[in-house]
Amino acid sequence: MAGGPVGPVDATRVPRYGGPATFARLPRADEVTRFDVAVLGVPFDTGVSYRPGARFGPAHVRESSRLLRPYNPEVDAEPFGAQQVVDAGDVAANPFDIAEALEAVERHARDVLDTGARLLTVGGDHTIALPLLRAVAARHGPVAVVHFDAHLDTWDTYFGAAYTHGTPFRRASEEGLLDLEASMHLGIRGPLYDRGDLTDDRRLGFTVVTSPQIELEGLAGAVERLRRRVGDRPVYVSVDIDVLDPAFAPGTGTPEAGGLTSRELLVLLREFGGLNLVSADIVEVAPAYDHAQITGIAAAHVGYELLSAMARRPAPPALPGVAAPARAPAADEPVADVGLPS
Ligand SMILES: N=C(N)NCCCC(=O)O
Ligand SMILES: [Zn+2]
Ligand SMILES: [Zn+2]
Repeated sequence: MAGGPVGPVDATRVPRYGGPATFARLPRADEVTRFDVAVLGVPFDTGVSYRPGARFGPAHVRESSRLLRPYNPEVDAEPFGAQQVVDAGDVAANPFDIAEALEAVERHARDVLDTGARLLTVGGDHTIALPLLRAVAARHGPVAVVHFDAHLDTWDTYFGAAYTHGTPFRRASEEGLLDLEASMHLGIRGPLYDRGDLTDDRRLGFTVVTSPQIELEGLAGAVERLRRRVGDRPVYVSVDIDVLDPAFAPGTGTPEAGGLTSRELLVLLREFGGLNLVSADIVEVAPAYDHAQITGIAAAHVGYELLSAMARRPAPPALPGVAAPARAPAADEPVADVGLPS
């Protein structure tokens, strides 16, 4: 782009509490000619098993991201200067039809990935990880999934329903979207339904680093396990904000005591600058239970670290034979409130 990437509105000239709340006050997708990373909202929570409200997550995380600054000293990165990041608006996901909503998410994700850009998706409940992984695997093949969560999310069904926020990674494994040698959960804790949940989870391709393990072995131990498990394979990161302790993320639908601090999570995410990160999501922010934007701000910083990681290393190319031409959304397709550039 001539003159380099268009960054956030300059907070030294325009007060940061004014103007539209795009993520980090970045330009919208239709305000630039090309982009490297799209922040895409998915206001959808029809897949939840307990407290609803994650449909308001994208707007809350955007509003909570106004204070982010251009330079990340922890990793010496300029997440908005080294690459063009845009806010691509929200997917119009049908709240009454989960299958249709998941199709819409996959379609929008493919539209972004087909341009060669990476995705940082902001949910929405965890159900949306499935269509996102379908889109990512269509481009990169089966990927290592590094999943930060209190919950395994590899359960089978809820009330007979297969597509819920507790089941996306079982479906993804069944559909062949995961690298079974390289996927893992971090931050898992709390009561399960049955011992078999853990054996199922292993069979589906995951290893587990629990929250108490991170406390006992320290972050260095978790980092070591992460590096060993993932290596240089294409990796997709899914962050359920409930991986944080409710003290650090009260605004979520299925909170569990004994979680990570936001400091611990941010340290772990800084590792991905050295890994082969293909795309990422942040899910389960439910603002109705938030206070003082605690959860929203944590999620905004999670996004900032993931964008910083992307800035440090370019996106891997599509698998040979996979690169599809960019497709314009059909004229009658309900699209994000700000469109992708044509
Ligand atoms: N993905 C999240 N946040 N929670 C899943 C919990 C499913 C359950 O109610 O057992
Ligand atoms: Zn969870
Ligand atoms: Zn989850």
